Amino acid sequence: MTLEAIRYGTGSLQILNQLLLPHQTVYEEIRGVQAAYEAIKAMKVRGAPAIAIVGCLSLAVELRAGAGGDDPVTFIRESLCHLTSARPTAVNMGRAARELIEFAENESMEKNSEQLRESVIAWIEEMLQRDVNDNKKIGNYGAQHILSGVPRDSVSVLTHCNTGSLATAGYGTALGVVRSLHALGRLKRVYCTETRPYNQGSRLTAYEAVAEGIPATLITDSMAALTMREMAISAVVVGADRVVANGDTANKVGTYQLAIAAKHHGIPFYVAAPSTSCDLSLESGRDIIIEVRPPEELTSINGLPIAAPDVTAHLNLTTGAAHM
Ligand SMILES: CSC[C@@H](O)[C@@H](O)C(=O)COP(=O)(O)O
Repeated sequence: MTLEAIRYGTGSLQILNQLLLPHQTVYEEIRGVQAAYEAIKAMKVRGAPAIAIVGCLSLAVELRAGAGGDDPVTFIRESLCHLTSARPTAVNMGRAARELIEFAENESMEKNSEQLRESVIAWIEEMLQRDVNDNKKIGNYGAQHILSGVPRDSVSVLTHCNTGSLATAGYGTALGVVRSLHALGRLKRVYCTETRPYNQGSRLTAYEAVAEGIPATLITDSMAALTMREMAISAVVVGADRVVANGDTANKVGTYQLAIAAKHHGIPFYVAAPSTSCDLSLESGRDIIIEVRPPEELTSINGLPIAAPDVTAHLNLTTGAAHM
């Protein structure tokens, strides 16, 4: 069974509300750009590739209904800029926005508004299929590469956050590598960190693993270094929100300490990401905007307080510049 985070048919878009997983499976209708912006901001849909795909598909839904009238390029530009501001670190949305705006501007030189809408919709619809194909290749290359260091044995790997079907159009990036290892019969076990504070590991990665019969063990974030030392981990594989020109990578908070612990234990550390997560316009990770979320997301779970009232809390949701 493959989990579907995004359901799209001509003129209609639904997302699986990931805040309710794993206890409830609820698909929500996304009728346009503002609904997608709100769903992305609230993290009902998350994961850098899925954010970009849902954002762009919400635009396709509105264009299909004739949005933008006689000036679709202005509508497209404004919508994409708004969507890009919802989650600033993950670059896939910003990158898709830049490419799509340029495409629409070029198309507008030769096509009328209706034709332009059609070609922009077709561009967006291709994103879905491209993402699944890219992920399968990442999974395959990643698995082959890890196995090249261990010719016969099964391997155990450690991963962080959720980078699977739920974070992409399907299959996943880092979790795609895990899936491929499992499909080859060479995965002994994947260790998934719970990934505080949103628990994408315990709620989402564990859910995907259980649904597909992938041998998985959930660990707390604080157990990662010990697990590396004790459990014969062959590789740590994570996803990326943004990879810049010098290789610095921003990803879910906690990734930085995993990279340091992996280095300490001599374990290869891999970032599995599509080219849509690369941002060569920035030279160093120090230039990446790091997403800071409201402290309440740290001091409470589902509205239930779990910290001393009035304590000062700070929540970076992505790791800062880390050369990994
Ligand atoms: C294929 S998902 C890549 C990254 O976006 C992923 O590693 C990640 O950290 C997701 O974080 P999230 O905050 O849940 O959007």
